Order: sequence, then structure tokens, then C-alpha cells
Amino acid sequence: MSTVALKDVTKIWPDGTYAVDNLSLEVQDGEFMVLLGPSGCGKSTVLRMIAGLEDPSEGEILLNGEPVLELPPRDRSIAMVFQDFALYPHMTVSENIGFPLKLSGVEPAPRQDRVGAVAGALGIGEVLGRRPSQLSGGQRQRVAMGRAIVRRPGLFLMDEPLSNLDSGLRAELRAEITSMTRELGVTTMYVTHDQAEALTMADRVAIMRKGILQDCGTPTDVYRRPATLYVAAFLGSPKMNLLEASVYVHLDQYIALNFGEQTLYMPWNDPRARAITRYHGERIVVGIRAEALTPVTPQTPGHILQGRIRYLEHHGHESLAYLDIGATAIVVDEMGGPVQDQAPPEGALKRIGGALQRLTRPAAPELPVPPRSRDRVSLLNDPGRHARKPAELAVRLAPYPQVSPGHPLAISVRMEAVHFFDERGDRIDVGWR
Ligand SMILES: Nc1ncnc2c1ncn2[C@@H]1O[C@H](COP(=O)(O)OP(=O)(O)OP(=O)(O)O)[C@@H](O)[C@H]1O
Repeated sequence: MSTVALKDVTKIWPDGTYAVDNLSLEVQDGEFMVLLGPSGCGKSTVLRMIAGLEDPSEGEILLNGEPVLELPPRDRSIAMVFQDFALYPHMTVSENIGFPLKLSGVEPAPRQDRVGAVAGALGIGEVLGRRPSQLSGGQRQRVAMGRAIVRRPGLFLMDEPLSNLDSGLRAELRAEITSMTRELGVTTMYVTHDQAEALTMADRVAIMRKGILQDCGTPTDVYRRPATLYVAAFLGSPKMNLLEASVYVHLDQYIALNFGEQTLYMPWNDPRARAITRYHGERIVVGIRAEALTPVTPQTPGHILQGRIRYLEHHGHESLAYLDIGATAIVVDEMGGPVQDQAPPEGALKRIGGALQRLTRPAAPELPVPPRSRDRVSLLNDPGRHARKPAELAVRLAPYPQVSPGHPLAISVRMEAVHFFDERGDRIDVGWR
């Protein structure tokens, strides 16, 4: 039995960098929790604090309900596997896996039994007598996992364990890791920047950006109802269409979402209508995934956008059309660098609250400093703070469709699958999850 709880955990490096900012997260017994986010967002630092390799600057970490910050790493019943694992080159696979048991004084016979069982579960029972140099990359990673798991830890921490492997092997090991950890019932925290890995492996996914937790839920939750604009932009391929819209409320009738040249009308009986009423006369971000869009004949009634194909991408099993619809797209910064509290250098490019800004003056007081606890500032109302560009609406088409760039295309929008975000990037919706 092993549970993990992080309470208001912050890690500030000596240079002032916030690697992790006020993180609270609970992992249930036997759960497979994936920490997902771009490079530098603080994922590894979270694992290292749980393992006891780093101390938090603030906050509390509990294992099985007990505070562990005073406990040295070896007493935490944790096993960790990294991207760059090191096996002992002069030892056989069997000796490598059994080494932690030997260190803790387990007799050779039971040791051999446990090594055999773990190697069998990992599909490396046939190579127990080989040395690491005689193994493939995938086999070596399995040995590293075997060595970590053989002590039957309460908690398994994995930091991008598959990132050095080729894509075929990654997919294969993905399935093996999840079935192994579920079979053993061991609580697992798994770090990756690969959304496919996160969505296929996790019971729940925690998505981080610049040290701040953005969302946490099942893969279906975070994909279908992302809590923030950032999560909406980060998950999914093709990327979610994020369009700037002006809101006009016609009480008891409908809400008009104006994209510049075109308007969608949300009926008044839509459960989200009341929440959007607050934004009358303001701009919001409307998020539409490609799967919520269907090409239709031009005169089809309903929620229709008229567009013109700008370019096509053929992916074999489908084609993607990118349409000019006369709208403006919001570009969300995906960089995962931590929040810097220092004044940036003159003329530097600094990303603030999801936006890219060229700073012409060095004066820190004039900078729009994001609120410390919430890395969000207005995305829409200050032209200096966000990137916008003409929208290219991504739409799925059949493979090799009979259309070409320049072709007009009418698109039906499934309104119930549309997402709404406010100027700070928070989801607009009531009781949404
Ligand atoms: N020992 C350290 N001293 C100072 N800064 C550090 C230290 N370790 C990490 N950082 C910084 O803290 C931030 C978070 O790093 P961390 O390794 O946790 O990110 P990550 O999300 O795991 O990234 P990656 O996927 O690239 O490993 C980064 O900006 C990193 O440069």
C-alpha cells in the first residue's frame, strides 16, 4: 500500500528559479499517475523531491499519510528509473537484477526465484546469463526496470524511461510497463513530455507548465474538458483550433460568437450559455477540435462556418485541410521554462502568461509581471501580450480528397464539443467536471 500527497510544494533554486510552484497533488494506492509537460516545466524536480534527492523550499510531502521530509531516500521504499540508466557492465542480467537483493542480504535461492519472476514479467527470462553489452536498448531498459522493481518498492518513480528508445520499441514497452505495474499493484509516478505516452498509459495525468499544475484528471477528462487554454493547446493532434471571438448576448434568445467575418450562434438553452453571458461585449477564446468539424454541402442548415482551403496535408489514413475562415487564432506559448522573477535583459524576448513579447526597455516595474500563484495574464486585451495570427482551421477529410488549395468548403460545427476560455486562459463553464 502506498499513497503520495504533495501539499503546496514549491522548489526555488538558489538563482531564484521556481522549478515547482505551489503544487498540490494526491496519488492513490496502485494508481499510475503521469506527470506531463514540456522540457523544463519541473516534472523531474517533483520526482526527485518525492524520492528525497531534493528538498522542497516550501510545502509538505506525505507517503502513506506520513510526512517524509526528514526521512533519507533509502528509507522511503521508493524505486526510481531514469532515462539514462546505468547497468553494471561486468555483471550478467541476473546479477544486475538481483544486486539490490544481494545488498539487503537475501539468500541466493530466494533471490534467484525473485529475479526469475521479475525477468519473466518483463520478457527477459531468456537473456539472464548475458551481460549488458550483449543486449538491445529495449532489453537493457527492461533490466533497469527489473532491478528497480525487484525489491518490491511501495512506489515506483520513472523519469522518461523510454525516451532513448526508437518509436516502435517505445510503444511496445509502454504496454508492458503499464501491465507490469498494474499486475504488481505498485503505485507509479511516470514523467514524460510525450502526450501519446501520457494518454495511453495513465490512470490520471497531471499537466504542468512552468512549475505550475494546470490540470489533473483521467486522460479522457483532460482531453475532452481541458481546464485551461494551455492544456487545450498542448493535448491533441492536430492541435485544437483556438479562435478569438467577440461575445454578444441576446437575452433569452441566443449568444452570438463573432469571429470577424463569421458568427456562430449558441442557443439560449445550451447549458453553458449563462456562464458565457458574463462576457457580453468582450473577447474570449473558442476552442474547436478537428473532430468537432464536419465538411458539409454549402446550404446545410445549422452551425456552419464557410472557409477556403489554404493547404492540405496527406497523412495516409486521412487528410487535414487548413481553412481560411477570416478569423484570428490565438497562439499559446508551449515553452515550459520556469517563471523568472528577475528583470529580463534589454531587447530580450520574454514569454509572459502564454505570450511572446519583445521587450524594448529594461525597466522591470513597467513589465506586466504575472501573478505569482497563477501564471496567467490577459491573453486578449493587451496586444503586446499574446501572439495572434490569421486562423487556419484544421479540418479532417478523407484520404486524398477531391479538393485542392483555394477550394471553398462549408464546415458544420458540433457546438456541444466546443470549448470556451476566458482572457486569462481559464475554462468558461459551470460544473464542468
Ligand atoms: N540543480 C538545479 N539548479 C538550478 N536549476 C535547476 C536545477 N535542476 C533543474 N533546474 C531548473 O529547474 C527547472 C525544472 O527542471 P526539471 O528538470 O524539473 O524539468 P523537467 O520538466 O523534468 O524537464 P526535462 O523534461 O527537460 O527533464 C528547469 O528550468 C531547470 O533548468
